[in-house]
Amino acid sequence: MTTQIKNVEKIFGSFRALQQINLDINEGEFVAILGPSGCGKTTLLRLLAGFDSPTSGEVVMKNQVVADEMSFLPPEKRNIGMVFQSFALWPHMNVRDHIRFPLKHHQFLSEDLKKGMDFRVDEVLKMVDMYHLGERMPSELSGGQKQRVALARAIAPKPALLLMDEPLSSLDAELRMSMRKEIQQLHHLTGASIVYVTHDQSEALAMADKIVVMNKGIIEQVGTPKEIYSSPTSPFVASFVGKANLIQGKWEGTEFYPFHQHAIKWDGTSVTSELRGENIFPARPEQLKISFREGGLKGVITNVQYQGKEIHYTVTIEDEQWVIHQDLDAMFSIGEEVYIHLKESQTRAVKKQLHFV
Ligand SMILES: Nc1ncnc2c1ncn2[C@@H]1O[C@H](COP(=O)(O)OP(=O)(O)OP(=O)(O)O)[C@@H](O)[C@H]1O
Repeated sequence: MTTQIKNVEKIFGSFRALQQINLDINEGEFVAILGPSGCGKTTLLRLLAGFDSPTSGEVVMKNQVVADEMSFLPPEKRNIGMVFQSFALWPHMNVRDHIRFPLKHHQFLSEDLKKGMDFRVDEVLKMVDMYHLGERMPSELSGGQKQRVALARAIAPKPALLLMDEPLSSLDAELRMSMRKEIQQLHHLTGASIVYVTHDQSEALAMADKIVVMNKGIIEQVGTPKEIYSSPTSPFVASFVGKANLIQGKWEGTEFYPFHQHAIKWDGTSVTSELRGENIFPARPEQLKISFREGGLKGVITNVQYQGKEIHYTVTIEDEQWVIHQDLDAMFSIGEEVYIHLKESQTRAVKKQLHFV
């Protein structure tokens, strides 16, 4: 089922929570809505679910307008499943009954599923590895098991569109990583379209086919994880997704002079024209190198964080603070004067201008 969001706006009182949102969710696609707190992710998901209606614009599912300024189809009349951060399990129902419930009440249930409800309950319980715990009550389950039940309940009636609102954020870090894989597997097994709201860029990069980056109620960029990470088209996407240092300077074609320093020239062939237009070079922490070798931008180490396999440095350069990740082969201390270079693969050294290189 293709779902389309066309020119959608949502206004609460005088606050514009969503502006001119246009988005297609294709059949079987895993779409992550990524953005910081308050950017409008949940509001957008609620419009898709039918918990709220747009102020203007329309939501179309399978060629049917399900919401616009005039009409509105409630959640139970949309062929969707939902998974929430809070699990939202019913305390009086055991695991098996949680899965059976939507099978009894979902309006779009196929004839096959209507005839084989018990078979389907067993099938999804096995999919989420909860078959052996079918008789347990929610109070007898761990956080990860509760979220598996919530996932099983959502996929049981085979909805065409699965909406997930930060489904892993109340789990601990290790469990989050393993549940990511389980959600990916469920996506492959069910073939459902998924809209997955998260503020965690690594979750979006790891799982999604398409990432929609939102900021202050607008869509900043839509693209594959690789496009979003490697070719951000706005300073916000570069800093939010790639944690890039937004370095000011002057562009001449595809060459960049950081802080307008003519002795230092960086190759910026991979930088998008949008960022060049803003006189910015987005340098991710791993693209920069700290050394005592002159010829780079001069700075001072102002913070050091040991991370095991690498070290995260904060370097102050002309009143700006850059974050740079280095491996362990060279160590620097707070207060040391250093030089920052773009890594060799990223740059063409300007040998004739820099006699010391
Ligand atoms: N019912 C409402 N009335 C007024 N303002 C609202 C309402 N619902 C949401 N907002 C505002 O709309 C903005 C977007 O909220 P939303 O919950 O969509 O953000 P979010 O990106 O999901 O954030 P988070 O990651 O913190 O959940 C926020 O500024 C919020 O305060």
